[in-house]
Order: sequence, then structure tokens, then C-alpha cells
Amino acid sequence: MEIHKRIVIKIGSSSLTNPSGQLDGGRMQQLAEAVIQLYQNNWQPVLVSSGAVAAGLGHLGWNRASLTMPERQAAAAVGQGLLMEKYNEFFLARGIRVGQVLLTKEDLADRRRYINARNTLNALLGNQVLPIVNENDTVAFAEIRFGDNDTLSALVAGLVEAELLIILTDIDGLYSSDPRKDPKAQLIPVVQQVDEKIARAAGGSGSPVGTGGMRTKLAAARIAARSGIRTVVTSGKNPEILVSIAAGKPRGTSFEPSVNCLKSRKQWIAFGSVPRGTVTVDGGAAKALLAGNKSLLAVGVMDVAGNFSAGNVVAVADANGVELARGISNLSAEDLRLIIKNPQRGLEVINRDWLVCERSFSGCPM
Ligand SMILES: Nc1ncnc2c1ncn2[C@@H]1O[C@H](COP(=O)(O)OP(=O)(O)O)[C@@H](O)[C@H]1O
Ligand SMILES: N[C@@H](CCC(=O)OP(=O)(O)O)C(=O)O
Repeated sequence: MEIHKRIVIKIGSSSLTNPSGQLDGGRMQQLAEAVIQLYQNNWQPVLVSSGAVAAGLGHLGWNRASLTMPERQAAAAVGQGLLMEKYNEFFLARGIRVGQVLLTKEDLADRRRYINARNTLNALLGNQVLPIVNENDTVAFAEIRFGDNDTLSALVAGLVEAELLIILTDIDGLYSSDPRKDPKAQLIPVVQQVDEKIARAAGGSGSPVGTGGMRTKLAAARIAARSGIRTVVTSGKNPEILVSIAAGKPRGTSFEPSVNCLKSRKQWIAFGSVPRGTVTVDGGAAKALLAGNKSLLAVGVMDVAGNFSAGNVVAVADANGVELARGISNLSAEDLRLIIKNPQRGLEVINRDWLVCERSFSGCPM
């Protein structure tokens, strides 16, 4: 039986559209060419493609600076169709069938819908259909929005258990500082760990069409690393570069996977879910969770905020409000409030198998 390795390729708006907002057909054709070669080299690719808003604005002749959120969403409704029309044309010309997958943060935050998305992606991949993923911009707003597709691509990479995430952008990798502001900035070829020092190098977007800049790419790389996935950030100017990166050639900036990465369920708790409430714990409980890899017991809970049910994800914070962990509560907020007034020693609130301690849950280490 053939073993397929999975690869997620994210391509940003800045790499897909020309300055007048038209989709760059030549670039998309090159991308299709590279994807065929990946198939030939036994990879199962997933494409995460931005560009809907930019393409919609170009098509409608709208000016980005003066738009309301509903107008941006309307532009995405127009642009997403154009994007898929072109992808369909270029990929089908090379014998590759494509399927559109539009997701919101809320879809991935709900465990059942997360599993549904995973099943759909697996069905597409198993039938040699290339999934083309984007955020569902027409319905996603404020709190339920990723906004940039970098974070989405890292979650999708975890969802399909990819080996590699490649983020194609308008610059050839992470520099020691934002090259627009610092002419002496140097390319960083390998990042072992996305820590505060590395995060300080990253600035915002460099183009009118991009969102998030290098900051969201670092957050994505960190989420992927914690999920055991290597990320390469590089330029999308020549998409054929994908083939050599997949073959292990050094290009752009490579972010190495963590040594102790999280298992699938904990990846979702840490980076996919949205906590429904917060449980504040005392110093002893905080220590037991952080150093002792223990379950959270009711005796260490000082306060409960929010209105969650048993089975929901909750945040665990220390007395200063610093989020230490996330986990699935065995108890509802109502029951937990009653129990902490009348402590029942040993009663388990979150089992250690359903608890994740992370320094940051957004991917950003700052
Ligand atoms: N330290 C850094 N190294 C490289 N690029 C950086 C850095 N800080 C900020 N950037 C900016 O990030 C931009 C890429 O992100 P973005 O504009 O969001 O593109 P995309 O549409 O591909 O997501 C670059 O054009 C660059 O100006
Ligand atoms: N979902 C949006 C992506 C927004 C965006 O600009 O993302 P990116 O270019 O990846 O920074 C779109 O398709 O326009």
C-alpha cells in the first residue's frame, strides 16, 4: 500500500493578485504545475488560499480604504467565486479535480464540526481531490474571524495530520527585523523555537492586500510546531519552489517541530477550541498543573466565571488572571460553583488527559 505524506500549502493574497487587484493567472498556473509534481512525488496536498477579498475588490472596482465590514464580505462573495473558477480551470487542465472548503473559527471551535471538517477533508484527499480552503469570509465577523489565513492553515495542517506546512508570501522568509524599516535585516534560515526574541523580529503586513504580516505567520508556525509539523515560510513568486522544499531542500525560513508535541485532541483544545468560561486556581493547583502534569481537582479552584456545561472547554487561570491551561471540564459552571463553596477533596474538574498547559493559546508567544 502506498503511504501518502500530507502537505498544506498556504498562499497569501499578495502572491495571488497583481497591484490592480486582478488574479495573477500565470502564478496560479505555476502553482498548479508544482502541485502536480507533489502528487507525483507521493504527497497529498491541501491548498489554503487567500485572495477572495482582493480579487473581489479588483473585479468590482472598489477601493479598499473606504470599505465597511459588510462590503468587504460582499467583495469576498464575489472574489471567492472568481478564485475557484480560475483554480478549477488551471487544475482541471492538468487533470486535478478541486473541492472548495470554507471554514470559520466557530466551525473549528465546535468539536463535532471540527471532526466533520476532518472527515470531509479526508474524503477529498482519499479521492484524489485537491481541497482548496479559505475562511468563510461572507459570514465570519469580529470574534469568530481568523482574519488572516496563516492561523487557519496551521489548524488545517493539524487537522489533516500534515508533515509539512508551506506558507507562500511576498517575501523570502523571516528577517531579523521588518525589512521595510531596516535595510540591514538578515534572513533567518532556521528557527528552532518561536519564542519572544523571534517574535520581536516580526512586524505587520507589508502590502495593502495582506493581513497580519509576519506576526501571524509566526503564530501559525508555532501552532504547527506544537502539532509536530515543520513550517517553511518563503516567497510565492516561483511556486515550483514547493517541490524542492517538499524534497527537504533549505529555502526561506524553516520552523522546526517541537520535540514534545501535542496529540490531536490536545491540539484542538489548545488552538482550535474557544473556552466557554474561566476557572481560577490557587498557587498549589497552578504548580500541580504546570510542574506536576496533574489533573485539576476542585480543592484548588478559587473562582468560576462564565456559564459552561460539563464537556465544554474552559480556561484555567492563576490568581493574577494569567491563563495557564485549557481543558475539558467534567462539571458545569453551576455545579462547580456549588462544589467550591463546600470543597469535596479529590473531585476531579479536569482530567490531565484533557488538559493542556501552554504559554500561549493564540500561537503568539508574546
Ligand atoms: N521580520 C520580518 N521579516 C519578513 N517580513 C516581515 C517582517 N516583519 C514584517 N514583515 C512583512 O510581512 C509581509 C508578509 O505578510 P502579508 O503582507 O500578510 O502577506 P500575505 O498576503 O502573503 O499573508 C512582508 O511583505 C513584510 O513586509
Ligand atoms: N480570507 C481572506 C484572507 C485575508 C488575507 O488577506 O489573508 P492573507 O493574504 O493570507 O494575509 C481572503 O480570501 O481574502
